[in-house]
Amino acid sequence: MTGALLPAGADAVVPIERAVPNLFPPPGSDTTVRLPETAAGTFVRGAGTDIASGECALAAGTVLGPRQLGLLAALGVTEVVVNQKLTVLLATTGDEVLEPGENLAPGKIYDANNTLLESSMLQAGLTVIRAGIVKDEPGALSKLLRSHAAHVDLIVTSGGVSNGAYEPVRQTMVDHDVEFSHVAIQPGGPQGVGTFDGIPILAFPGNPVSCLISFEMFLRPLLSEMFAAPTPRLSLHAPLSHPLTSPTKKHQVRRGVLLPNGTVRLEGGEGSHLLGALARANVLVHIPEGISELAEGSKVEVWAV
Ligand SMILES: Nc1nc2c(c(=O)[nH]1)N[C@H]1C(S)=C(S)[C@@H](COP(=O)(O)OP(=O)(O)OC[C@H]3O[C@@H](n4cnc5c(N)ncnc54)[C@H](O)[C@@H]3O)O[C@H]1N2
Ligand code: MOO
Repeated sequence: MTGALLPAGADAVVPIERAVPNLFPPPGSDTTVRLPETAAGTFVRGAGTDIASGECALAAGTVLGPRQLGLLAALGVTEVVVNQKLTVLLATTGDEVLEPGENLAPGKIYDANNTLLESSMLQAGLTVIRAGIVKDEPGALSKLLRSHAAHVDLIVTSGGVSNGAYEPVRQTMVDHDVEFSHVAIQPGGPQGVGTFDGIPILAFPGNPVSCLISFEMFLRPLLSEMFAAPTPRLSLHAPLSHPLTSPTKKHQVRRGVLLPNGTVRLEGGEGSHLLGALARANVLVHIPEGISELAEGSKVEVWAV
């Protein structure tokens, strides 16, 4: 019986298949059973061979995924102290942006950003308040943010941060301590960071791939660093399956597919609207600033996504 205690006097287990005869005799029958030579300890699982008494089972700061929760259950632990989830308020801007499912008219586009960011944030262990789409009207963004402000730890917006005549996020933040600048990264260059009524705010660019890369490059690593969750992306170095060029003065984060032969192939072009290629990718590919071209076979850093 797998899992039973060893009877007193026994120090090993022999599977029935190796006994002669190799079937259990009927209970109460008088049968001689011959067993092969068996080393002490064979098929015996000693108490403490996985985790010894007094050993640390899970270090503080460990993300509790299925494997860690399974261990806690196996140890009979039903309660542990955890960090409280941060609550993020998510909003996107633009008169042209519609909720998916609405009737699409010429010049309109469905909101991909709130879904990209909300699902990324949920995966990263955050609580998300999805405030929706803010129209390009003066005061609309402030009103929406203030209506939720009491319940949030962080605000993340997308769109409305570049250099157009009317950029609602940038203009709303004029009266707040928010700095807008252009980071040497593509996509994800235009960025805003600061506080709105004292609440930390990150203002990501509107192009969908840019806003996801902004989350991956700026917010996700910060959460890992500050709260140990989510776990950092697994970083590998893989040879390119083809040559590439890259803007020398910027970090490039391209989308790629890590192939079964261990090489990485870029998926789609540089454009920050290419959501089909993003959906097909299984890695982000980092081409650092200062590099303008790479030959086939050059090793690049990739992050599994
Ligand atoms: N004169 C300049 N124009 C632009 C610059 C620049 O430096 N100077 N930078 C470009 C880059 S790079 C980016 S990225 C964008 C970022 O600007 P915004 O944050 O103001 O983005 P928007 O104009 O609001 O939107 C850009 C693009 O993305 C579409 N969009 C916006 N929100 C959503 C959404 N929720 N779901 C799907 N698509 C969305 C929007 O319709 C635009 O097509 O600025 C460039 N221009
Ligand atoms: O930097 Mo924008 O974020 O490329 O598309």
